[in-house]
Amino acid sequence: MRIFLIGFMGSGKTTLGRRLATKLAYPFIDMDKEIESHINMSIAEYFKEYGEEAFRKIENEVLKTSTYPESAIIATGGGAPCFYDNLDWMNKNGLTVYLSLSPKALAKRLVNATDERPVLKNLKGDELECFITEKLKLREAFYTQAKLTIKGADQTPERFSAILKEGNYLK
Ligand SMILES: Nc1ncnc2c1ncn2[C@@H]1O[C@H](COP(=O)(O)OP(=O)(O)O)[C@@H](O)[C@H]1O
Ligand SMILES: O=C(O)C1=C[C@@H](OP(=O)(O)O)[C@@H](O)[C@H](O)C1
Ligand SMILES: [Mg+2]
Repeated sequence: MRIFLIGFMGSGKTTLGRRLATKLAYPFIDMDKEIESHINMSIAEYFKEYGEEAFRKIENEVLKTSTYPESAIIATGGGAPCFYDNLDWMNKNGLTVYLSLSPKALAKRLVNATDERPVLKNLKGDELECFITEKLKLREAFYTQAKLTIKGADQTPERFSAILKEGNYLK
């Protein structure tokens, strides 16, 4: 099964996803890394140079044209399911899992990780949490269309893999 992890920035798609893949002995693919090797620069640099609209086009293209092993954990970027038909495409081509966390928990994780995330550029303190609250409200309309939602706070690869096994998702 191809498992697409979706959710807000900081929800753990990359870190928890990588650990889950190790636990399951599945290959791990991070879409942001795929995009960066495609554009040959960092996402932050790309945003600065060409803007968000151009990034979303590349993101859509790379998502759909990448080759995925039969079984894999795929961490997507936080905005990926919210643009074009990316979410429908992921739902047709694998199992989507939403890693869900509160705005407060996300803000705590992201406070020192805004530099590499152009969407959060220059946001600090209360401003960061307010922004996350508003953005998450908009994005949850997409995230909640995932086949499976699991809590991102205190999540472990062990518990995550047990949920997947119990649900018979690891075919
Ligand atoms: N389970 C967790 N518990 C605590 N902090 C975490 C956890 N997972 C991720 N983090 C921290 O949150 C930040 C963002 O995680 P990351 O995996 O990059 O999220 P995403 O790929 O969803 O944006 C990192 O600093 C990471 O160390
Ligand atoms: O939420 C977003 O719009 C984005 C999230 C990032 O990925 P992470 O969710 O892994 O931080 C990355 O794709 C880009 O900076 C845009
Ligand atoms: Mg990530």
